[in-house]
Amino acid sequence: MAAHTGGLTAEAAVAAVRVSGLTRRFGERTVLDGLDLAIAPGEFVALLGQSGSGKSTLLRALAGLDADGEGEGQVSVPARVSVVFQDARLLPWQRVLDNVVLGLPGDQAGRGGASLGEVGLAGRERAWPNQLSGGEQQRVALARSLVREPELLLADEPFGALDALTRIRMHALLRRLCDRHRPAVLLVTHDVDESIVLADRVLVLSAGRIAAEARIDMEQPRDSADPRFAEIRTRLLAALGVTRETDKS
Ligand SMILES: Nc1ncnc2c1ncn2[C@@H]1O[C@H](COP(=O)(O)OP(=O)(O)OP(=O)(O)O)[C@@H](O)[C@H]1O
Repeated sequence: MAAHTGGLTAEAAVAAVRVSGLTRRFGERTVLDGLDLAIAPGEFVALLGQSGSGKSTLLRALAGLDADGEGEGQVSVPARVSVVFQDARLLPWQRVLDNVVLGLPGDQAGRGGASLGEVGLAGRERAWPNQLSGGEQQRVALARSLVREPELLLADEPFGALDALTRIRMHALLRRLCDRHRPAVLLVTHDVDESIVLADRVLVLSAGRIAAEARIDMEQPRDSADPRFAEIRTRLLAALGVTRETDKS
């Protein structure tokens, strides 16, 4: 297994995340194959890749949640890491505010209300999770992550289960929160447009490595009708193996 180092070493100090030569195998299948990656502090990186390409495997390795696979390599992440998944994973028997501050030391728990305000849920502190919509539950999950002031936010398809309109609102919210709190971000997504809307840099995972990347030098908020957007989309789709010819078949 790779060493999972909480806290930056002097050598990795300029990067929030540094991965070198990361390999992960499940039985005969090599999913990550000598992968290298660095994410700067405050940088928002999106990760695209075909289904089964190993996106979640990489995210789990960064989160220290990968007890199953075999492999080697080095993974260095900051001390404070928060993870958001596709489902909000709230405790149904705890009220919304208690979910947000769960496990926080008493002196930090007072920040929970402000965090809920930041995600637009002021006044819902005493609600139960099942009284919230899916989008609202995901807002609580974001508040729970950000109240911990993470230096690294890992997000695995956090909007994958939401309807299109809610998703657009959540994009704006996530970007605003990240601009304010400045964690390094790794967002796993299937959605090419989502990656271009949100990220400073988009990576494409293929054959176990970062096979392509695009830096998105467009101002926020980004307009998908902008010709630069279309050009980046075409380039990323090509890196994912999707071309007009593929579409026809
Ligand atoms: N714990 C595990 N045991 C066995 N195989 C696994 C395990 N975790 C992942 N895999 C395999 O590793 C490969 C990559 O899985 P992973 O979930 O990382 O892909 P992904 O790119 O996130 O896919 P998707 O976009 O469909 O979520 C898949 O073939 C999967 O079956």
